[in-house]
Amino acid sequence: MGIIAKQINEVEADAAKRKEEVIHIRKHFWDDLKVNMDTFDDYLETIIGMRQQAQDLSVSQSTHRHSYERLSRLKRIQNMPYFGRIDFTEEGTNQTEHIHIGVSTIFDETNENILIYDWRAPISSIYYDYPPGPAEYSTPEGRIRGELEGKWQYNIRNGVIESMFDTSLTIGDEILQEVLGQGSNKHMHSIVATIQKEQNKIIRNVRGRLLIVQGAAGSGKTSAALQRIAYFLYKYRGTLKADQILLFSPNSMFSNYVSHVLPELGEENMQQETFQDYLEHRLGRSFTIEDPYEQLEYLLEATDDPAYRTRKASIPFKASLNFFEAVKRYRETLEFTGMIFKGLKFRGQTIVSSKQVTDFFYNEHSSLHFHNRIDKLKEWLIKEIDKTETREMTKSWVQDEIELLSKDDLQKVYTQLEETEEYHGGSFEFYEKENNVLTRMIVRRKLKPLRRKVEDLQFINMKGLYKELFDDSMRHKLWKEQELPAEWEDICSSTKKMLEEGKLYQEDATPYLLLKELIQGFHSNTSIKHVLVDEAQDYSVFQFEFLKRLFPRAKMTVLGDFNQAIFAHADHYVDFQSLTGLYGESKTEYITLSRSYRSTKQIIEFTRQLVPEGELIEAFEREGEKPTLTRVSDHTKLHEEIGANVKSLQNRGYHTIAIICKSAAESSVAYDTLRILLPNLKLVKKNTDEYVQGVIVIPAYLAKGIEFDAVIIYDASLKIYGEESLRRLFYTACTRAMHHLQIYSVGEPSRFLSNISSGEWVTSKRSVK
Ligand SMILES: Nc1ncnc2c1ncn2[C@@H]1O[C@H](COP(=O)(O)OP(=O)(O)OP(=O)(O)O)[C@@H](O)[C@H]1O
Repeated sequence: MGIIAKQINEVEADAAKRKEEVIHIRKHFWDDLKVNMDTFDDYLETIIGMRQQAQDLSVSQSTHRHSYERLSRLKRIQNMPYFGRIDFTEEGTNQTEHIHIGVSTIFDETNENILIYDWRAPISSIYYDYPPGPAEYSTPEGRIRGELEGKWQYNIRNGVIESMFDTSLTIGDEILQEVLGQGSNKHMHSIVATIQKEQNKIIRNVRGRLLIVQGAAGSGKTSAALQRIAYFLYKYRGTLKADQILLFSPNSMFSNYVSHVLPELGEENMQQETFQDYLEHRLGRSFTIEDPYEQLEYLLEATDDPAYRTRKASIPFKASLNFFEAVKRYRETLEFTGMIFKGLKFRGQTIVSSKQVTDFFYNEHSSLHFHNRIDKLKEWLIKEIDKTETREMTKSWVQDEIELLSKDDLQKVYTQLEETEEYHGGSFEFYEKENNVLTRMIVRRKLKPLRRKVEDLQFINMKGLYKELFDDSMRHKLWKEQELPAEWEDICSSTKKMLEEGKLYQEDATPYLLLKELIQGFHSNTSIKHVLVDEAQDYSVFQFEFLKRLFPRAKMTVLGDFNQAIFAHADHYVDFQSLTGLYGESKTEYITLSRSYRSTKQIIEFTRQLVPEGELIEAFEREGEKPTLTRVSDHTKLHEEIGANVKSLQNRGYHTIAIICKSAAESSVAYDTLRILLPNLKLVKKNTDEYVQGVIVIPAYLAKGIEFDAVIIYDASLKIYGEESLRRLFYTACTRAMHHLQIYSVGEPSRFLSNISSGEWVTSKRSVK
């Protein structure tokens, strides 16, 4: 610690000196420069001098930035310079090295020897991967083997070693216990001091093109994803920048929640985006797009009428592999017939009719590939617009418009002509030319929107083409009868109706965009090198196919949990098997995380009974109280109980308490009554940007990915959670609890609770401590 303090003093002095240097150069930039432009040589000398000064300034600025960054790194680690130590004897030597591991590398005063190794350094992997005994790690030069003699973990606070553990068998269960036992915070924290072996595999895996992680709720998927980003930034430093990494997150509150991890590790944040943002960006101008939460809310709250049943059948169907294949087949059939084009019109007159466009597309250049034919078509249409331009210039409407031109426009043209030497104002020739220029300007201006339409391929009637997918004429061409849901006809008519109204259902948005790209050519972003998709169980095959094409140069990491697949398209059993097809088996790696860290052992033993194969989920040994089910007779009692319970939880020191409801509608009703009892209560809505601490009411689907000290399930009655399809939503809600889980039920509890063995929880009729 003394060395770090000393280094801080030195770097502080150096940074101050550099800063002064920069200020000095800026202040006296012109003083030291002789500006003389008399002769060409003087001019050259002045330019060279200026360049020299600018170069000096830039060097000073970069040295200052460097010292400043070093200073912030030293200050950041000053309180906890390292958290682990390994003693390692490399094969072929008999010298045991004592390796301290921390958040960043620290050199000694000579700047030659490493005092503390960065947790991402190759040798540090031994710390996470091996118990004492033979151990090895990879370096760019190959595998290094040796003997791990011992392993320790330190608990250092404010620069003072508070405790130290010999963690020969597992990494710091004691420290992990302590970390996990702490209260939740406004933001997620880094886990580098206690990364577990299976998590380390995810963080350091660089082999495949696609890494798929299936992990139980709370198993550290998001944490592993973020430390993986930090690992990439270390391993590929020099070639990879933070803005070349993109994390797809479920919503902006989640983005905010995870935004502190990388800065805590001394790295810049990656880019974050939601899939919905992307859809809005691409289709938002043509349609009003329903967002995924609106879709879910509709399904959670709508009554069981025919429209609801149609929608419920339509959503999983439109996200299915069958539909995906059908869209691709449909695009192939368009090679030969079926394209729908819009004709071009100018001032009410047809330039090219839609039939002429269709004929050109199918009859001219028919040997070319589909996209080349589209290009040819575009060229032809542009030529037709050129011809129209020439024709229109002689028309009388143009002269009428010239009369109406503003003074500014006329002045612009006049100046333009004056600047061209061959014209001399005042001559007859000049006026003639002036009129020509004005004529062209008017016609071009008027034709500009049409040209843009052609450039943007808007002459392809995309809406019509997508609608055609749902036309009766396509039924036998695209689908085998048994593939279609019973509600197919209703699905077709409701989809067409929405499109006509300029609206896109959430389930149509990606298929629509995919069809558009299959026809018009794919947009791609080649600058992104890594894409990470969190909560991946909520993405359909369409969306993954899309991401693959959108980021052709990127490696992909996909993290999710089937048991938390809450969106309606995941109505049936979901797995990530279909993803293997994206890049092929040889380029795909698959890792499973089965141990859950978020919740106490008692909460996990309870929640894992809510889902199939839950017995595979392991609990981390952290003791707490058993979850409680309290059955109350009515809502008045419910609110009284919750009010009293929240106060008691606050008295016990819990900072984040979430009252989780099934939907936004239920949340808003609960909030309206509960806020009278709990004045500081906050309601979280889908557009809430910041993860708010304190007591909140939140719909289960928005709580996904985040966690709370205590969770109160507002009403787990059979009436609210009656349908089997809500099981995963219910599981997701319960697994948000870190230390305390309290479930209420107004009347008979949901069947989800009936299979849970009585030893795992406490039931009470209406009692709260
Ligand atoms: N190795 C670890 N050391 C310390 N804390 C950990 C570790 N792994 C996970 N955690 C903690 O467990 C909690 C859950 O982690 P995280 O949110 O990453 O899990 P998840 O798998 O993404 O969960 P979910 O699927 O439920 O959203 C977080 O508080 C995280 O800090």
